[in-house]
Formats: sequence, C-alpha cells, structure tokens
Amino acid sequence: MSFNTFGHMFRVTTFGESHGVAIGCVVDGCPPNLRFSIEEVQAALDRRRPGQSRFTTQRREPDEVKVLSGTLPHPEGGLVTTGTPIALLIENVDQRSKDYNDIAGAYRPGHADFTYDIKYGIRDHRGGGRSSARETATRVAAGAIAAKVLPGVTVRGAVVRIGEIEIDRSRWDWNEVGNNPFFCPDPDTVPLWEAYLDGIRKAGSSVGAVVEVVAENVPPGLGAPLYGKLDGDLAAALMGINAAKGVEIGEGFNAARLTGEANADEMRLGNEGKPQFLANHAGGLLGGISTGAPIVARFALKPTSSILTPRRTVDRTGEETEIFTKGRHDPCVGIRAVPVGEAMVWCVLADHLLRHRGQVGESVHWPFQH
Ligand SMILES: C=C(O[C@@H]1CC(C(=O)O)=C[C@@H](OP(=O)(O)O)[C@H]1O)C(=O)O
Repeated sequence: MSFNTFGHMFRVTTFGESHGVAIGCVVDGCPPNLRFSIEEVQAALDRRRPGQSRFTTQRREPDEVKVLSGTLPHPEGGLVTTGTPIALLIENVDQRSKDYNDIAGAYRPGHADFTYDIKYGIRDHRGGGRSSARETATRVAAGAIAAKVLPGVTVRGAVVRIGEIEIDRSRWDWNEVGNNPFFCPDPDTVPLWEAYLDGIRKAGSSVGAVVEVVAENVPPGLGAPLYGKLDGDLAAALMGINAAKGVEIGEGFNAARLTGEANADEMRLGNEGKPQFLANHAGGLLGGISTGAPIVARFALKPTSSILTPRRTVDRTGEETEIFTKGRHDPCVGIRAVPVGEAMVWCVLADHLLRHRGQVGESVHWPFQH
C-alpha cells in the first residue's frame, strides 16, 4: 500500500514515475472563483526544471504543464477555478532508462531502492521510479495553485548551505536569489559554491544542502493543535520531499543551546495596538499556531545517492557486489529543492487557512482592543 495524498481541506494527490509516460497531480478542495494562469504555474515549474545549469542534472525536460480539469477560461483572460478537482499533467520526454539496466538488481547505498524492494517486492528501477526527484515537479505545480488561496502572503526560499560551505547571513539579499544558479541569497558565497560543486561534479560525486523557506504575512491563528499543529504539518510536508532528512522551524535544534532569556521573543504593542514580537526565535509559530511573524522553516537534503564512485552493496539474489550509477544526476539535488520547499509551504498554508475558516466565531481573538 502507498499513500500519495496530503492535506485535509486543500488536498494534493500526485502520481507518476521518473521514466513513465507522465507525472502529475490532482488538487482537490481548492475554493472556486480563484483566478490563475497557466503561465504562472509554468513559471513556478521553470524555476525547478532540470538542465538549467551545469550544477543540476543534464536531463532535458521542458516540464510543460497541462491543466486538464477544474477550471474555466476567465472572461478577462487566464483561468478560474470551479471548485472541482484540478488535474495537472506533465509529460516525461527525455527518459534514458538503459542507464539503469546495470543497477536493476542491486541497491544503491543511501537510496530508497532497498526499502521499496523489501516493502513491495517489485520496484521501478528506471531513474528511481517514484522516489526520484522528478516527482517533485508535481508538487511545484500544486503549490502554484495553493498560492492563489493566500493573497497577500509571500513564500520565498533560498539555499543556505551546500556541503561544508554555509552562506554569511549578514549578507542575505533576497534579490540575489534569482541571479545565480544556486538560489543563493549571499552573492559572495556564489563563487565558492561554483568551485566546490565543480569539483564534486567532475569527481562524479554529490553533496547535500540546507534550504530555508520564509513565509511572510501569514495570518495569525493558523494551526489546529494538538495533532494538526501548523509546524507539525509543515515538518511533515517538507520531510516528505524526496531526499529530505531533517526539518527545523525557527531556532530549531539551536533552541536547545539557548537560555530562556535568549529564546524569548519579547513583546510590545505595535502600531495598530496589536502585539508585536521583537525577535522571531519561534519562527512564527507558538503552540503549533501561527503568530503572524514570518514563518521560518529549514530542511536538509542528503547528497544524491546516484554517484559514479563504486560503493559496496548487495543484490537481489543475495550476493555481495559493488555498484555505481550512470545517468544524468544532480551533484546537489538540494539546489532544485528550493521551489519544491516553497510549494509544500504554500500547500500546507492553504490547507490550514481553509481549515481555520471552519472555526465558528471570530477568526482571531486579539487580547487587546484599543
Ligand atoms: C528529471 C529530473 O530529475 C531526475 C532526478 C533523478 C533522481 O534519481 O532523483 C535522476 C535523474 O533522472 P534520470 O532518472 O533520468 O537519470 C534526474 O534528472 C527532474 O527533477 O525533473
């Protein structure tokens, strides 16, 4: 059995394998009368698309999206949602499955090959099947629709670490993120990553990364404690991205090193008489509920497990052997995970906004009324 749907009110079901005919998703529960354009969905997909620099896979996929259902043409242009399931389809056009013939019967160390085999007794070895990063394109398409549920909200991501090299946060500039092939917010780190990743790439190796996603202008009050906490759902969504191995919110694991004083986000009354936080160690979430401060989430991605260096492994017949992977692989799959992380955050926020609307009475109960 497998599970391919996430969300409660805003639900996304994805399908497809890296080397199958197509990948896609069905977005169900999207409210009616939201306007969007195919170009907007395509623009989101284009940020994740493979083959755009020497630092990502050289597989050539146009990732051209088709909207099959759930919309009507809007009289003033673009599309409008009808409240019925929105099916989005992306064809696979550049599969090279023979690259995987040699590893069909053995397990890439660090890859899901082994667990898919022990769970299902059968696996699509071509490009990793459904455990491939290719599946993440469908999430990006869904995220572009989810964004329409949240007007006024901004969700932006950046790579903050590649392997041993971390950015200098004092130089963080969101405008730089689109100016380099790494989604890097620190211009001075770009040449360091270039040289570092060229070395990794030429060695046929790979390296991990950390991606940070920041959501601003998120309405306070989203999240459904105790088992529908917003941070819990964000963590599950980000951890559900193929290759993700860790998630943290706000200070995250660093909170364990702080004192209560250092971690306290002190409060004052803001301009409109509403409470305002003087810091954001909490990453915009307290008790699993959004505070209105920016939501800050980070997730770590492992190094791509398909590498050219031979590794010791076992095969399906129970023999010990060695394995290396041909094919066109990302030296750092974390780079293209930025739009994917953003999309997952959009989907979770859309889901929680719709869930919050189910609450009777005032949507937020401000403690102070001036
Ligand atoms: C095609 C994409 O990424 C792929 C992710 C991937 C993997 O094993 O994760 C392996 C490579 O593909 P192939 O199976 O053809 O060797 C990447 O190109 C994509 O993200 O669109």
